Amino acid sequence: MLCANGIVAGYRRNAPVLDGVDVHIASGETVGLAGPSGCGKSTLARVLALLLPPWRGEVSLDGVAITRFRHAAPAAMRTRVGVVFQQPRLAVDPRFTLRQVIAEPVHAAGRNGAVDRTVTDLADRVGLTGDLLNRCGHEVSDGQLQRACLARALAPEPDYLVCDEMTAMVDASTTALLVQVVRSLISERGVGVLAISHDEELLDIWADRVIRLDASGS
Ligand SMILES: Nc1ncnc2c1ncn2[C@@H]1O[C@H](COP(=O)(O)OP(=O)(O)OP(=O)(O)O)[C@@H](O)[C@H]1O
Repeated sequence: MLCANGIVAGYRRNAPVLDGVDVHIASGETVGLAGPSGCGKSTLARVLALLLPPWRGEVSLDGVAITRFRHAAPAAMRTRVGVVFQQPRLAVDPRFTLRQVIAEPVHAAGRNGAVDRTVTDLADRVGLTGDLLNRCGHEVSDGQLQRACLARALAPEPDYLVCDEMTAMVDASTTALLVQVVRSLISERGVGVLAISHDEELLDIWADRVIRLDASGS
């Protein structure tokens, strides 16, 4: 279970964006997160992905508090929560080939012997075929780059995945493919998912249940 309990977080002193937020995601469950623009959905994604330490409250994984480690949480814990952001162009170096983008966490995990096969398997899973893997980020479409970002997030085999407006910049067919890839992980490995979107129709289809933040971040 990935749990956020009583999260208070923000960017400016005395102006919390999140003010006492609780979210619980079980293995194999997809929780949708909706709410008006600016209510703090992406902020909660950053807290859950250990990118932003909360001012108060705790994130725990299977009962083990992981926020107390701050940025120094052991890699084995950090890599259990994968994240895909809204804007793939802000998430990758445009000079990297898609192969390099996907391979980076495989190298980081020290699995150098299996890089080629792992990258090919992940690329197949998200529908990126040979030629595309050798193109740089600036030579592919937003949808193709987002597929690479999802493949990269899956490379460490996370137990939980935070999809922060993952489909906001892509067309309907890529949306369907990305959601299908995430769903297949749930049935194969029981991954738990937080699906953040302003598209409530999509969340109704995608998520098992939907929670809503209000404008005051609670
Ligand atoms: N890095 C930052 N520094 C300062 N303020 C920030 C930062 N990121 C977000 N904010 C502010 O925090 C508030 C919540 O932003 P956040 O991106 O979490 O909302 P959101 O619900 O994801 O919005 P949207 O649906 O528009 O993406 C906003 O007022 C935003 O301006």
